[in-house]
Amino acid sequence: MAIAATISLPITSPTRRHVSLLRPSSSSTTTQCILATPQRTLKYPNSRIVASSSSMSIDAPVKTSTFSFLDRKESGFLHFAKYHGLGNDFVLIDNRDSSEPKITAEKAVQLCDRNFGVGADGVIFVLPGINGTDYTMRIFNSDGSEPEMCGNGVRCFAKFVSQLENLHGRHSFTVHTGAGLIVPEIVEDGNVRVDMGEPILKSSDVPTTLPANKDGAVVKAELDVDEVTWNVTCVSMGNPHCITFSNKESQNLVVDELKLAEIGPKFENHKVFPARTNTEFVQILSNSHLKMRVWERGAGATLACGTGACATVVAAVLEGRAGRNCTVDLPGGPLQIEWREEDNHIYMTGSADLVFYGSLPL
Ligand SMILES: N[C@@H](CCC[C@H](N)C(=O)O)C(=O)O
Repeated sequence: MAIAATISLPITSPTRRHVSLLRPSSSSTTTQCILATPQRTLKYPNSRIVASSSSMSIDAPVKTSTFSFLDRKESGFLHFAKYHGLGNDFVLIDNRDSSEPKITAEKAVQLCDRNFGVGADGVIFVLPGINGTDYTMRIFNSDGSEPEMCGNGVRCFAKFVSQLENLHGRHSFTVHTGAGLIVPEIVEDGNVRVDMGEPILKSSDVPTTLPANKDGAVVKAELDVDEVTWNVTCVSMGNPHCITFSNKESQNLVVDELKLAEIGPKFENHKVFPARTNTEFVQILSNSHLKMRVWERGAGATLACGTGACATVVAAVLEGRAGRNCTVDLPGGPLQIEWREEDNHIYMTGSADLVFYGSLPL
């Protein structure tokens, strides 16, 4: 069976850049890719390069527009776009014609594989809206589990929908998610500002079995992981987060020094988190500036986590470590987070960028 993938990169000039590769796979099937990138300088920017194990040739310029790519409907193929929000990357699938995701969780795991697939932290589906919303968002983590929400993902979702629907200028829409109603808005500079709703603090709803305070929240509770006692605050943004700023050895973590790959899984799978957890390790830089590294449930160390940044600011406020308006620096870049007192909602603002379009046989 032939394996074919077509990937094309949008750029701002009217002529699109493409590199096309034809090479036999290990089972002597064919893989075809069309690749281009707005960041990379290609040697032959307007040419089509065809390469195989035995030959490489350069064709005439290819003029596929982004819209014609998104309009592709050939059956038997999965057309997708890859986006990232601060390096937290996703395969986006136009699923507006059906309420059932076009691919299974198992297929999503294959797509997310960085060596044998497209490579991503998750796969996101744009489904028809329910409960009066414009759209529904569902997501599979790279391990195939399905989380309730994804903050960077919903910014990518908003940019993808804008392209699919050919929307321009400032606009917003309503999105049904496992965490309830989420409202992303594309603002003037192209960033996406998202009304992420209210944080959930009640311990049984996070969920965690850690001891709660008189308000039912877990704030600065002690948790033993890897023979160290950590102080943790637990917040759900629809999905569970465990946030730590300190442990018995350090009152303000130096996050670059942490061995994330060693301790991350121990938090994720700790028995006090019945639904597993995302974990944010946070360093306070000032009252309005935080630095965070994340170990994500179902995805491991990622370059950014939007729900995690929101949960972090809530935790910082609850612990009296920062104000309600913060810049959160993640390995992939900054997010602006506001936990607004008036409506108790959290507002997240950040970028979301297209990487390339692609097609795969189903
Ligand atoms: N990276 C995401 C969160 C994705 C879901 C998470 N791994 C979970 O299982 O809860 C974000 O930006 O919020």
